[in-house]
Amino acid sequence: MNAKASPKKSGEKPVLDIKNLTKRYGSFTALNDLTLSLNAGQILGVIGPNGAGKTTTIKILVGLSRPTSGTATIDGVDCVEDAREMKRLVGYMPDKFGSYDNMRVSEYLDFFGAAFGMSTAQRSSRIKDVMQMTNTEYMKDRFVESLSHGMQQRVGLARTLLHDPKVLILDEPVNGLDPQSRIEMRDLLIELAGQGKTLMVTSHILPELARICQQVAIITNGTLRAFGSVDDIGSLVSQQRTVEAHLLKAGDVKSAAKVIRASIEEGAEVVESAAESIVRFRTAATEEKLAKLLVKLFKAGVYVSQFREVQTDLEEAFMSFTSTPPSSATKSPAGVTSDV
Ligand SMILES: Nc1ncnc2c1ncn2[C@@H]1O[C@H](COP(=O)(O)OP(=O)(O)OP(=O)(O)O)[C@@H](O)[C@H]1O
Repeated sequence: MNAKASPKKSGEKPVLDIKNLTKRYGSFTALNDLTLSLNAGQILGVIGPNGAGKTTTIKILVGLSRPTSGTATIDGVDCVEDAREMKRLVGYMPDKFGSYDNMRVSEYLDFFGAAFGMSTAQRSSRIKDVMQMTNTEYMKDRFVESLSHGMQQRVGLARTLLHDPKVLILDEPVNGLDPQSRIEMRDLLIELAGQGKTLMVTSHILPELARICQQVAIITNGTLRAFGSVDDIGSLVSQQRTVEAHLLKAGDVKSAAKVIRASIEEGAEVVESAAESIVRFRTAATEEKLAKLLVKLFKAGVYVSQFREVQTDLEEAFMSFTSTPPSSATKSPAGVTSDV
C-alpha cells in the first residue's frame, strides 16, 4: 500500500518541532544538534542503525531524559519545561513491551486507563474503542504474557491510544513482527494518521517504513544525515553508486584501496576483498572522475581487469548510506537536508 498523506501546507505550524537538540553522556555525544519538524497528520520515519540516537531523541520528547541543549515542543508545549502537559498530548510506545504477569489484556488496559485518571465509565467505553481500532477485542480475556509478540505490539498500541493523544511516538513498532503482522501494523498506523494523528516511528531500516511515511529522517552516530520526503531521500541515495574494481593481482588490493580512498569522498565506504581481488566502493563521482581514478590506479602500478558499476536495490543503498560516517556537505536534491 502506498499512502502518502497531504503535502505540507505552507505556513502551517508544526506539531513536532525539534531545534538544535543535543544530548551528551559525559564526553560522549549521543545526539548532536538535531533539528526537524513535522506537521499534523503526517508520519515521520526516523531511521538509523543501532546506537544512532533514535531512542535518545524519543526519551527527550516524552520527558524521560533532559537534553544537554536545544528545545523540543509538541503542539507548542515544551517537552522539558512542561512535561506534564506534554504527556497528555503524546502516546509513547517503547520498543519493549515490559513484563506484566497474571494480567488479562482487559485488566492491563484498565490499569493504564486508571493511571491516566479516567473514570470507570470512561475506561470501559474507551477500552472498547481502542480494542476495536487495534483489532484486539478477541484477546481481552487472555493473559498478556501468553500473547505473541505481534499481539503484544497491538495491545501496546491500544494502550498508547487510551488517552486519545494527538501525537504518537512509536519505538520500533514493526521490529520482530512477521510479514503479515508488519503489513497490519503499517495499515493501522496509516489509519491513525488518516484520523489526524501525527506519528513519529523509528526503525533500523527504511524499506519497512518507506511506504507509510511522508517524511524520513536518517540518523547515524547522533547526527541527522538526511531529512526530507521518501522520494527526495531516494534521489539523494541514488546519486551514489557502487563501483567494483577487479584487480589482476589480489596482492594489489591494499594499494588500490589507498588510491581509491584518496580520490573519492572522504569517509566513503571502501571495502577491500583480497579473496575476490576486488575493491568495492560507493561514490557520487562523475564518469570523468571515475575515468581519472582508473588512470591513477594504472599509474600506481595496479592492473584493473574490470571497472564497473554494480546494481544495488534501494534497500542496499540505504543500508550503505547509513553505514558511512558523516562527512562534508554535498549537493542534495531540493527539500532534502543532508551532510552526506
Ligand atoms: N544512559 C546512557 N549513558 C551513556 N550512553 C548512553 C546512555 N543511553 C544511551 N547511550 C548511548 O547513546 C547512543 C545512542 O543510543 P540510542 O539508544 O539512542 O540508540 P538507538 O538509535 O535507539 O539504537 P537502537 O536501534 O539500538 O535502539 C548509544 O551509543 C548508546 O550507547
